[in-house]
Amino acid sequence: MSAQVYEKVALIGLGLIASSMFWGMKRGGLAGSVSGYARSAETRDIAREIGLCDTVCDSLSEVVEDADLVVLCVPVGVMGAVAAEIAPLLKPGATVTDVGSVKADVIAQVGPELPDNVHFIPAHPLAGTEHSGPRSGFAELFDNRWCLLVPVEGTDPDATAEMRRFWEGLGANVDEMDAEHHDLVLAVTSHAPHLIAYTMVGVADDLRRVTDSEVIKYSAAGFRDFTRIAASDPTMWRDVFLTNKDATLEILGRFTEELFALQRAIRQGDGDHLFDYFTRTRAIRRGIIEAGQDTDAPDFGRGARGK
Ligand SMILES: NC(=O)C1=CN([C@@H]2O[C@H](COP(=O)(O)OP(=O)(O)OC[C@H]3O[C@@H](n4cnc5c(N)ncnc54)[C@H](O)[C@@H]3O)[C@@H](O)[C@H]2O)C=CC1
Ligand SMILES: O=C(O)C(=O)Cc1ccc(O)cc1
Repeated sequence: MSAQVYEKVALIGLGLIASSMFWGMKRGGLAGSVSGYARSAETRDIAREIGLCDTVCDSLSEVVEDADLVVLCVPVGVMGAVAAEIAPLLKPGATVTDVGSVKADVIAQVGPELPDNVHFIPAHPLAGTEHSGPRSGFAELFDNRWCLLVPVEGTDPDATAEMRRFWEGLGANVDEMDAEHHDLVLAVTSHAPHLIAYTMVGVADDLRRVTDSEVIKYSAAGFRDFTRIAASDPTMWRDVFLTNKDATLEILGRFTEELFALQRAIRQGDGDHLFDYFTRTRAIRRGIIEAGQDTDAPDFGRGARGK
């Protein structure tokens, strides 16, 4: 039985996610052919040089021509503008999806631009790295990671089922969620943590008493993790915060309250408060490990799910 899910796939924006999807599609034989478009000539040249996409196109009209699946892999702030450009060029019956880190705002941007005769199935693979650009992708990125589908009301179930098979073919575990809930969950698990990492690295940089070399030389694991996250693409993350504003502010408000409570406990020497808090948070980490949901932990994830 063929693993092919779509005859022709078009990738728009050839960065980390698009390039990982391409290599993953090749690995799994999920597409008959894959065409790709990038805005800058430099990115298109790199794509041609490294064999990223079967055809690298110089225009949006060329890339979406006859495509059965069109994947928007651009920063969330420009999804609507790209959708508006491709709308008149789409093949009737095609599926359009995106991989944006924010869903409600992207749906509000893209949905109204698309014609009624295409399926729009927003998606978000919960997998990435701090690297970006066409050279950063790899076929295994989505293996055993979640991909959340956020189908809007009235979406054709067959088109959603196809999309699910596609992401499963890329190695992901697929779930469905509504957009508002997705944005709140991601504000807690990804967006606020990124902002905290950016802030912590900024604080270290501002501390003139700690020279750059000391920060690098004596970096403990916690701070190293922050610096990795804080090296993520500025355009992408600017757009995430501007488009998931309400949920992120809600979580940051709660974070600030908790931080103040911990700050007070330290000032007052309230060891019980600190101990109880850290005991509670340790239990959460252990719960994640026991549920087999930490795919980075040694001997977990893959084995636990039998993959
Ligand atoms: N990096 C990550 O860890 C993850 C990113 N995402 C989402 O995936 C999407 C793509 O992210 P990455 O691949 O990491 O970014 P990237 O920075 O590696 O690639 C984005 C590409 O889009 C291009 N682009 C920007 N504006 C454009 C426009 N107006 N028209 C055409 N192309 C344009 C850029 O030149 C770049 O080639 C974003 O929406 C992001 O929120 C989702 C999951 C993980
Ligand atoms: O590199 C990391 O730690 C990440 O958190 C990757 C990531 C970034 C953005 C997403 O929307 C999903 C995953």
